[in-house]
Amino acid sequence: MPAELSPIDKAKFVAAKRAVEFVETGMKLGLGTGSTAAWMVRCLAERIREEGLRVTGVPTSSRTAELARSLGVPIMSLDEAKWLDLTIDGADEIDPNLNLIKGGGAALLQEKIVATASDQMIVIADAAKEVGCLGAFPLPVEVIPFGWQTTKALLEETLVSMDVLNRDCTLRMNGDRPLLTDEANYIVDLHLKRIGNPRQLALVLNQIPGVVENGLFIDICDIVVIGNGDGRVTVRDINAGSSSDERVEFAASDNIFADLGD
Ligand SMILES: O=C[C@H](O)[C@H](O)[C@H](O)COP(=O)(O)O
Repeated sequence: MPAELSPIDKAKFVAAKRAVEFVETGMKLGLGTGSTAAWMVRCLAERIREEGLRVTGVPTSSRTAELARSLGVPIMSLDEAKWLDLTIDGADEIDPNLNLIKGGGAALLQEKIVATASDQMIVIADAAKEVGCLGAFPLPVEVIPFGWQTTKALLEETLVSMDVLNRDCTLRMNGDRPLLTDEANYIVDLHLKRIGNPRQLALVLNQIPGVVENGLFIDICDIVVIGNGDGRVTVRDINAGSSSDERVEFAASDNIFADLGD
């Protein structure tokens, strides 16, 4: 492990390394998106190289597809795979019921489709992502570009009708243009601060014409692996009702850092 890795990257690395231990040969895997999921792809590539693990991945974004290809992780489309054994992905917030906010990297739509098409979803994260209540992280909502201002106004009206106190909604930008998702849609971020009833909000948001999907993942995540910069990880399984504290070695071959450059 290079000395220059920050504590946060070490935390993401150990969470990813532990989660990849759940992978068995022959599995079809959903490959998440984001900086934590990128560590998972690197750890997976290392097991493929070192142990001859045989797996096929379904990437949840063009970025993850590119990384997987560059590291020699075999990939296929979801339509080819049809159903997956396991998805491993990051998250922006995780509550005590393992409900999530996702989409900080604008990949929530493919991520939700892939995770929902999996027998199991494991979320990997550093400890800062654990919260008592979702909502401090702005909730991403993917909307189609046609009539997006009307959709945004409807979103705001809906939040008023739900008595949500903070309902500031902003279009996510990429420089001076709206950010485009892999599906060529826009993202509206809802700055809610606190989401009292995430289940209800997730259902209501998806009823609004123009909304494609929202970043609330309710009852989708089965296991969370939380990493810390000193190598400690906590594995929490919501179905088994279990939680275990473990330690993961930082050791990895130098190959694992190949795509990071110098
Ligand atoms: O759209 C992006 C995804 O939902 C990411 O998994 C999420 O934003 C977490 O990303 P990171 O691991 O970079 O914090």
